[in-house]
Amino acid sequence: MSQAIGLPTCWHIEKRAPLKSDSFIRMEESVNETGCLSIIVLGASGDLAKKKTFPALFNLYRQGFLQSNEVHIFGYARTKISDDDLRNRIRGYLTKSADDDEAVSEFLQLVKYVSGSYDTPEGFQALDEAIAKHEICRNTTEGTARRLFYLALPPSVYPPVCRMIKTYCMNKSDLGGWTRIVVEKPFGKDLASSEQLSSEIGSLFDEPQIYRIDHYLGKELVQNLLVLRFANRMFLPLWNRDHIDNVQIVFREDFGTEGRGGYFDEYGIIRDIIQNHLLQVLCLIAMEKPVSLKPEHIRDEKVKVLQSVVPIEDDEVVLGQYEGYTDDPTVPDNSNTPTFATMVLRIHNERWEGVPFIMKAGKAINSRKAEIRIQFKDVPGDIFRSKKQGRNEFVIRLQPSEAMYMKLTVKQPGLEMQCVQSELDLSYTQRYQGVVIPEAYERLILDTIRGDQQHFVRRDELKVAWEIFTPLLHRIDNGEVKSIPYKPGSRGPAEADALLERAGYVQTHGYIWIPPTL
Ligand SMILES: NC(=O)C1=CN([C@@H]2O[C@H](COP(=O)(O)OP(=O)(O)OC[C@H]3O[C@@H](n4cnc5c(N)ncnc54)[C@H](OP(=O)(O)O)[C@@H]3O)[C@@H](O)[C@H]2O)C=CC1
Ligand SMILES: O=C1O[C@H](COP(=O)(O)O)[C@@H](O)[C@H](O)[C@H]1O
Repeated sequence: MSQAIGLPTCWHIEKRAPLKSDSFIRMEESVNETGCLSIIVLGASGDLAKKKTFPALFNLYRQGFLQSNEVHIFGYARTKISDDDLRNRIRGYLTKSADDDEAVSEFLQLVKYVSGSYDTPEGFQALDEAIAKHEICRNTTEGTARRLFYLALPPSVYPPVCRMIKTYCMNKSDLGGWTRIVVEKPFGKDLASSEQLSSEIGSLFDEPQIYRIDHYLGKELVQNLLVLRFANRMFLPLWNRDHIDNVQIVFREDFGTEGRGGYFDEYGIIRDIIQNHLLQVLCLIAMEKPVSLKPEHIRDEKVKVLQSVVPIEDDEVVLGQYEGYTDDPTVPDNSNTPTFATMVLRIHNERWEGVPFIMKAGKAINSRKAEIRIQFKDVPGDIFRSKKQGRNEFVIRLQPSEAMYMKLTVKQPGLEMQCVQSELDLSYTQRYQGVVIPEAYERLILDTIRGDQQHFVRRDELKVAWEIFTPLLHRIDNGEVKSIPYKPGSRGPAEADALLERAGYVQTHGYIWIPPTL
C-alpha cells in the first residue's frame, strides 16, 4: 500500500559513517581524529564507570570508532585492584550478546588499571608513565597524542584531580594532539561551589578543553526535541500558554542507590537528576528558536529561558526518602537526603506565563521510565462533553521504548456517535525496525573525541541552573524542608499527586497507552 502512494516501504536510516561528524554542524576546522588516543576513566571502580562509561567505550570500539591500533583505556581510582580485577568487574556490563565475546576480549585487552589517590602526585605520575609508554609503543610523534580524561567521580574531588592532571598528565606538547577533560553533573553542590569549581578548573583548562557532560543531552528523543519543535509547522501555534495547560518532566527508577552512598547521599535527587537532566529537557521544551544550529546559538537560548524561571516556592515542593535508604552501609543512619522530589517550576515570559512545569524524579519507585507529558487545555464550547474523555496530551517517552504519542478523542468506530480516547503513535522499535539507537554516552564520548561541544553544558548555563535551585537546596540542607518516607516500589509520597492536582494536571482515568507490539 505504502508503495502505491510513493511512501517508503521501510524506513532506511543511514548507518553512522565512521569518524564523520553526524551533527548538523560541520566542524569548522578539521579535527585530529587519528593517531594515538588515551582515554583515562577516573573513578573506574564506580557505578557510572561500570554501567555507562566502559559500555559506551566498548560500543564505540565495536562500531569501529575506536581503533585497537590507536586507543588505550586506563582506569584510575583509589581501590587497589589489578588490571584483570577491573576487566572482570566491567565485563558483565559491556554487552548482553554472546556474539560479542571475541570483541569483548579484544576490548578488555586495551584496558589497564592504575591505582592512586586523587590528591597526591604518586598515582598521577604512575598514570602518566603508563600513558606515555602506550604512546611510545604506538610510535606516536611527540606531542601529537590525544589524551581524554573522563572524571566518573563525585564533583567534590574534581579540583585536586584537575590540578594533578594539569601538573603530571598533560599531552606533552601541542603539535596537533590535545588534552581534554570530561566532568560529570551535577558539577558542584550549589551556586557558590559550582562557581568555585568553574574558576578552579577554568584556571587549569581552556573552555574548549572542558566538556561538562549531561548524558540526557545525548539521548535520542532529547536530541529529537529541537527537530520536533522547529522543523514542524504544526507545533508552532500550539506551543505556548494559550493551548498548553501544564508540562510534566518525569524521571522514575525502580531501584535504589545501592552502594552509591559515597556520592548520592552528599547530593540527593535534586542535584542528581532535576538540576541537570530534567532542567536540560525543560530548556529544550521551553526555549525560543535559536538563530541557527550553531552550539553557541542553541546554548544562548537555553540560558535565556533559564533566566526567566522564577524562584521555587516551598509549597510547590514535595520531597521523599524511600524506606530502607539508610540501611545502605554507605549512607549515614540519620540522613535526610531526598530520593524523591516533585516540584513546580514557573517561567515568567510571554510564551509560558501561568504554565506549571512539573519536575518529578524518584528512586525505588514503581517503574523505570523518563518522559515528557504535555497536557493541553480543555476544549472550549465542548459539544461532545469530551472533557470526561480526558485532555489532549503529547507524550514523549525518553526511555524505555522510545516513543512519541498524542492522546486525542475520536469517534468510537461503529454505528453510535460515541467518543473514545485513542492516540497517534510513533514507537521507534516499530517504526525504525532494525535501527540501533545509540546510547547517550556513546554519542557524547564520540563528540568529545571529535571536539564537538554542542551537546555539552556551557559555564553560564550551569550558573543559571544553580541560581534556580540553590535557595531551595540550602533550605533542604538546613532541615527546613523534610523528606516524607515512602515505600519502595510505590508511586512515592501521596502528597506529590496532590501537588500535581493543585498545579492543574488532570488525570485521564481508564485510558492507558500500550506500546504497539511488532
Ligand atoms: N551512576 C550513574 O548511573 C551516573 C552517575 N553520574 C555521575 O557520575 C559521578 C560518579 O557517580 P557514581 O559512579 O555513581 O558514584 P560512585 O559512588 O560509584 O563513585 C565513583 C567512584 O568515585 C570514588 N568515590 C566515591 N565517593 C568518593 C568520595 N567521597 N571521595 C573520593 N572518591 C570517591 C570511588 O572510587 P575509589 O574509592 O575506588 O577511589 C567510586 O568508585 C557523579 O557525579 C554522578 O552524578 C552521571 C550519570 C549516571
Ligand atoms: O545521572 C544519573 O543518571 C542515572 C540515570 O541515567 P539513565 O540514562 O539510566 O536514565 C541515575 O541512575 C543516576 O543516579 C544519576 O547520577
